[in-house]
Amino acid sequence: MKIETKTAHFSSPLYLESGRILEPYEIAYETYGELNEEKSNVILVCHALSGSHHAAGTYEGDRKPGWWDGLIGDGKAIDTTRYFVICTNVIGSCFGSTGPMSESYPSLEPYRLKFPVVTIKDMIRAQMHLLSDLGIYHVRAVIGGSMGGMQALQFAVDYPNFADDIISLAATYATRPWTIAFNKVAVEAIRRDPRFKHGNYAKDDFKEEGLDGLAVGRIAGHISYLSPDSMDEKFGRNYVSNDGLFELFGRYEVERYMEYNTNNFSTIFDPLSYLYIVKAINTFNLSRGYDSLYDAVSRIKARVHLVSFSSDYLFFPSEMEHIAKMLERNGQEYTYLEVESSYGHDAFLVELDKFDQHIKDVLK
Ligand SMILES: CC(=O)SCCNC(=O)CCNC(=O)[C@H](O)C(C)(C)COP(=O)(O)OP(=O)(O)OC[C@H]1O[C@@H](n2cnc3c(N)ncnc32)[C@H](O)[C@@H]1OP(=O)(O)O
Ligand SMILES: N[C@@H](CCO)C(=O)O
Repeated sequence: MKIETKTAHFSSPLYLESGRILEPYEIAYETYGELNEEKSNVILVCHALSGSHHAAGTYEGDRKPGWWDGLIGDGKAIDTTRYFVICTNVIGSCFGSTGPMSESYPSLEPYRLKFPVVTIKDMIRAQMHLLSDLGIYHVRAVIGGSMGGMQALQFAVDYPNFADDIISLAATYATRPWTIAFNKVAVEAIRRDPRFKHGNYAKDDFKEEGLDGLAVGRIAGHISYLSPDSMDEKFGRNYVSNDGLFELFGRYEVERYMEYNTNNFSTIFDPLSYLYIVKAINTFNLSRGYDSLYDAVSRIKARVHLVSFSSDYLFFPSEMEHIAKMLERNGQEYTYLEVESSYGHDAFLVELDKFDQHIKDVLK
């Protein structure tokens, strides 16, 4: 599969929920498969907090493929022999779309903390502009997990005629204080790190040695993506063989794992983008702008498919069930699947074999 990142430039204003305007702005995206003549075979894939538009295929020289490569490709659940798949990098992120370290106009200086707060609604409005630009006004499906699942639900409510099917995995109808509290660890750790310099760091300050605050904050995040059982299975109480048990900083395997993953992460992800995207997740509330959640949900015309994971401690299955109950009460078309898994929240990225057939069935 040939992969190419494209960037769309917009000189028209993006009106944000906050009342502020983003202008101009760019959206980085990738596509897989072929668009048919009627433009009726489009599937929009939405990424989560730290994801990007690179959802499938492997770049030359890369060790790993895109984050949902197991699901997207020829003959896979999101079959690129049938569908034209689009995945965009959300605004606010750091992988090519306009974000806090992008040049602001007319100064050409990075926005930094002057970047406006963006919301899930803003992220999807930007994607609608891209799709209109491509001459696509209706899609077969929108699918995403975690923050991607929030976007899918927001598409369903804000643009009722846009998609035939909405598939939302490991998400919620409104971010609960439990999740906001996990995010708070990252926010405070980043803000209080002297190398963050109130957002006035240089672009490549963290390429070699990531920001400690982001690495530490990400530990809290990473814990919330796993589960007690998956940690038992992955690490047990194993101790790193060369570390002494009675050395103060000797490590259990789980500690080494957290260090490795979060230190790596802090060299890849921009701290300001992390703050802005976490803010978008925290402010997610499907009912904002409507009379109630019930009012918001009753606008939906698409078939809605909700997938939760039994061990998700970030967005609990009961939260997806709550949406399902509203759809049921309203006589709307929906399916609800709770996948049995011990992995935790990130099962939507890892245990694809547990739900890929379901996605295939939905898209049939
Ligand atoms: C959602 C989106 O849109 S995309 C964002 C996806 N990325 C993330 O979420 C970033 C956080 N990463 C993760 O949560 C996980 O790595 C996942 C979900 C991507 C993959 O999970 P798994 O397939 O279960 O991989 P696992 O967590 O076991 O391994 C991750 C890394 O830790 C390493 N590792 C595993 N065990 C240990 C250990 N005991 N000590 C140190 N390192 C370890 C692995 O070798 C692997 O290294 P690599 O990334 O260099 O290959
Ligand atoms: N682990 C995923 C999901 C978080 O919600 C990410 O970092 O994007």
